[in-house]
Amino acid sequence: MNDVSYMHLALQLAERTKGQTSPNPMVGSVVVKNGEIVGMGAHLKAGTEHAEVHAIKMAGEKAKEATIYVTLEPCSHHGKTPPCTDLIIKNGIKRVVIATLDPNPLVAGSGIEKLREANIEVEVGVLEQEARELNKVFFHFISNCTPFVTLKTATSLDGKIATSTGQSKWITGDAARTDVHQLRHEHDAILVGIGTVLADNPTLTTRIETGGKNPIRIILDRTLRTPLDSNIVINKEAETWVVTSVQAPKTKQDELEKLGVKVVKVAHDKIKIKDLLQILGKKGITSLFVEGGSAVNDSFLRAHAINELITYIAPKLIGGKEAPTSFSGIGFSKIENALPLTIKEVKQIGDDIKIVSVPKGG
Ligand SMILES: Nc1c(/N=C/[C@H](O)[C@H](O)[C@H](O)COP(=O)(O)O)[nH]c(=O)[nH]c1=O
Ligand SMILES: Nc1c(N[C@@H]2O[C@H](COP(=O)(O)O)[C@@H](O)[C@H]2O)[nH]c(=O)[nH]c1=O
Ligand SMILES: [Zn+2]
Repeated sequence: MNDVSYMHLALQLAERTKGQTSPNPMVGSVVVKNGEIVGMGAHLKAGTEHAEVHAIKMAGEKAKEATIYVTLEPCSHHGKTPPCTDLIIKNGIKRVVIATLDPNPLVAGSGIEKLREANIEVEVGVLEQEARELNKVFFHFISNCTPFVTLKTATSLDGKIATSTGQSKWITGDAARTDVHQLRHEHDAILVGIGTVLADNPTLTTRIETGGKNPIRIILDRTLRTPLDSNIVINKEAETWVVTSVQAPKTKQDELEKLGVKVVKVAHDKIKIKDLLQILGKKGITSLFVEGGSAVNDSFLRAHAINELITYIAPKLIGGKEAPTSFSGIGFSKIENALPLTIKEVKQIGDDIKIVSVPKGG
């Protein structure tokens, strides 16, 4: 085993905690002494021990003169837990191998400085790309204070999200839909427009056999048309926030709030996506899963607010001029304004295809 293989193990540990650590990053750590793994760990939940703490605790006496691998620069600040750098120094660790620096202004490079001042050998950049990709949400949130936006569409081969009569259950198969629920588990919040609430009456909870976290449900509803008896109001398995505008009738707002719905009012008659993301960032939402419908998708598209696009395509043909596609609304009138994307992954899931793409130039 070498540095890369130990860091790969640390990344795998971090990867398995997806959906658990928000607003903290996922971090994995491995302690190695004379070619033997003597400790390993991952950060499991914000406010609890960091990955290094678990790994060093497991190593015990063997941590002395050992090498520690961490997927993120060890913290050097007193957040909810004491600094990992102090623990590394106290336990006589001889060498620290780090995948990537921590962009958190509280840490950013000071962890490494502290270790080097204590005459500990520090190496940075082993599997750096993989580590940054794993924590793209944390890195985005720390530098923008707005949620990382993943927009998901599910269409037939001819790009339809429903038939011309509004039927949509189901276009994609069980395997793809299970994959979507895993994505819901991984996100702090899920957002749909009032059109989807009126058309599908969705519950927007995470249904996975092995259990999973329910994201906060966010409904864009400019004039407050959310039915009081809709699933997202009645179902209490997750919080529901309805984002509305100055157009919203006060009486309807009172009725929804009485039913436990949080009403978030923007101070305009329209909901600008950029403002919405600032508001959600301030409320601690670090990742947002936009599940449509087509009008909401178009507003995110035109606001250039999509950080990652996940498209599921079913081998079905629906046809019909009236059948809605995944992006409606205004769109771009000139082809040169079309949003260029880089395709990062194409894979088959059950009978369907899943395409992950990101806007060119980030
Ligand atoms: N119609 C399809 C989808 N439709 C997604 C809709 O936007 C809405 O989120 C669903 O109705 C979700 O409802 P609930 O939360 O499960 O109660 N999404 C998919 O991935 N495949 C499809 O075939
Ligand atoms: N999860 C994690 C780190 N997370 C870093 O520490 C910050 C959270 O600190 P706290 O509030 O004390 O948990 C977080 O924003 C990020 O900068 N650092 C590490 O050394 N190892 C870990 O496993
Ligand atoms: Zn730490």
